[in-house]
Amino acid sequence: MPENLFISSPCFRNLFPLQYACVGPCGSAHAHALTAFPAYWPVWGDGAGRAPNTNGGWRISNRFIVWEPLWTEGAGERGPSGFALSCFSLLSCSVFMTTSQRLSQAEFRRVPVKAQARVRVCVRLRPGVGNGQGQSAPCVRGVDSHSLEILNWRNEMETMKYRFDAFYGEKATQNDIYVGSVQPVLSHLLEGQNASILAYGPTGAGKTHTMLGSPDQPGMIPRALRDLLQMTRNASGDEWKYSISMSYLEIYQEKVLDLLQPSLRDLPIREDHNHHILVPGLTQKEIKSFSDFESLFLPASANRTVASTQLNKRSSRSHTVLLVWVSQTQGWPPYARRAAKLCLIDLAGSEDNRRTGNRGLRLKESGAINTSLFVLSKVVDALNQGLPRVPYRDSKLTRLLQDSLGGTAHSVIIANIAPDKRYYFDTLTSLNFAAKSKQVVNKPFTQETLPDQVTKRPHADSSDSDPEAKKPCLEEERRTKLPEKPLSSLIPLENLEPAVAQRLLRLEALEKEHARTGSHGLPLLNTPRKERQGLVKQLEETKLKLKALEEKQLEMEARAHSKAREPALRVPVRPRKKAVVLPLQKVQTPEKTQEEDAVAIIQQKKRGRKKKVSTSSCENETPTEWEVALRPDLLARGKENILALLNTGSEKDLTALHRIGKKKARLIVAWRDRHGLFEKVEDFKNQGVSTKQAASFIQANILSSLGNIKPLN
Ligand SMILES: Nc1ncnc2c1ncn2[C@@H]1O[C@H](COP(=O)(O)OP(=O)(O)OP(=O)(O)O)[C@@H](O)[C@H]1O
Repeated sequence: MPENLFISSPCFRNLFPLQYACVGPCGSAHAHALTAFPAYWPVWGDGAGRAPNTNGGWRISNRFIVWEPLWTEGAGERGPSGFALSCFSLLSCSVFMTTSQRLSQAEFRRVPVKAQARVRVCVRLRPGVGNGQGQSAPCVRGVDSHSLEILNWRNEMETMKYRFDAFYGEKATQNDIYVGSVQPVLSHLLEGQNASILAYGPTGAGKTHTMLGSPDQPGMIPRALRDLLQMTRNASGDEWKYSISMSYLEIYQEKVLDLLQPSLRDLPIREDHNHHILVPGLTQKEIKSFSDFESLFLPASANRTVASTQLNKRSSRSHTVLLVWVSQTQGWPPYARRAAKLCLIDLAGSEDNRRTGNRGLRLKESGAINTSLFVLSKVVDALNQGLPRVPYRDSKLTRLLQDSLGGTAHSVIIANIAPDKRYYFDTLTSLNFAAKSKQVVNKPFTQETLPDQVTKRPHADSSDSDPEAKKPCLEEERRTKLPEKPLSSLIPLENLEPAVAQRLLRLEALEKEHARTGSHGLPLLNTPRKERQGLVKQLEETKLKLKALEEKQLEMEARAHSKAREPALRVPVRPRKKAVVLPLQKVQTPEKTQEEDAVAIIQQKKRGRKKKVSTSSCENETPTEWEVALRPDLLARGKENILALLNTGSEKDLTALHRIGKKKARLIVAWRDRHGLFEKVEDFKNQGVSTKQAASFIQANILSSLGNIKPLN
């Protein structure tokens, strides 16, 4: 019978989201759901959501078709009927996955196939603590080395069964867990591949005990370090030289603190253009021996933030992460370098504050812990559902774990649970998290660089290829398609190019300065990549628009400039018409107005060309070559006016005429007194001037004598 059938009751569906109802049973090769199944469903279904099989039924949800068998305690495991099994065998060629997962698989075929490594999940049940008095009855018990069962809270006559990669019961020792689940992944570090060991579970369930342990029961961390040092020592030879270094940090209330150097608080988490997650400024120390490790690790562990709660006397108030770097350098050309990272993570436990009795600071810490664990759960959901956005950035913890879940590491989750009934719902939540984490698939590869910093294509890891792994990580795939550079997580500053490290630190300082001055400018580095790209694009567009506007402005200015110069050269200025108000009697006279007179045309014959000129320009010209052509009536009237002035004007009036100065005016008056009045204007030549001069005099005064024109000087 399928080994994973575990759902005991229909009530179970109320405890689990639909899509996880089959996570446990379907996480392995027994993937039973059929995406194409709806077409066939009416044949087997009874219309009420159950197959014609009393032991279980196919259930259809929005996304999945799930085989949901019944299984009750005491009744033994009952698998589906022969009918259902035959249906299953007919349909088992389909793989349990969502449409998007199918699509991603199709895309995946277009790129070189890389090995996948499903996240390994094991569960450790700690022994009941206390002397038995006041100790509540256990609600969970192991079934075999892979399975456990927990009471159904709705019906205590039923239990729910979970199956994992490994189950360690109350009697399991630290060594059992280490040898069974942790040690196997260490060998990947020597191949240049990342690994992560993560302890998860409710507060007081034994995470710290598992990871750190005690002097007489050392946990996973000291055991892993001891072995790793030994392994690198053994492997070091002519071909590869190994070195190990470590960093140790905690995430306390969404702040990254350096446990090796406690003065460094609130370190930033960054991602470089190769998607490496960095913690600039994090201390990294080389360790050559286990005593080196102890001398660093033990005092640093004392820096962890712990406090007493009602559920745990020494409760971790932070997530702690020990980073161990395994670097290797090739002993001969091309002198390749490999860098692998081991993350050993002791998460803070989820806390139900009705039971922890937390107040004040403890409550605040608890809020931060629960929030980050909730984001962790969302990350796993997003990975399982193949969502385009995995919310790694929603908490510092998930940002750091980006590599461990859906990333490039060989990951092991140790879910710690407690047997006590008072932990029941915490245990259930942890088991659900563990069950859904089983579906997450990572894509480990060897990170190798050549001395010229050219990163080689990652090598597929065939040794760990998992035939059961069904779901490639979408985000990871996208990355592997683009650059040839591998993913990694935390890279300490020391390992970076000095220029890059300096730049990061400068940006960091700049951002801090922004925060200090309360500037509302855009955050430089915390902006998510997509938004940042959008902003950069917007900025580029704005720059282009600005440039276009500037060019237009310059063009318009140039045009305006040339226009300002043009009129003097080309466009003749037309004299503005003056509004002239004449006295009534003048209007009544038949004389033409000044305006009419001003339209007199003076033709200048010069080099055979005719030109219209204004009267004023005529005045200033030498009249020698001029021929004045006026309407005869105007000419006659002009002459009359000049004659009248010559005969009646005083000396002063005469000087108003052109070419008549004081001396000439005096002569005219004297001539008049002596000879009487001028008979015609041409008699002006009697004043001792030549005929030409007399004509010139007339010509000069004829226009001004018409109407109310003042003579021009
Ligand atoms: N397998 C075990 N065997 C014996 N004692 C254990 C075991 N697991 C846990 N304990 C004990 O249970 C208590 C709580 O364990 P621990 O501090 O490791 O819990 P935790 O999950 O880390 O809690 P928190 O999240 O609050 O830090 C400790 O006293 C520890 O010694």
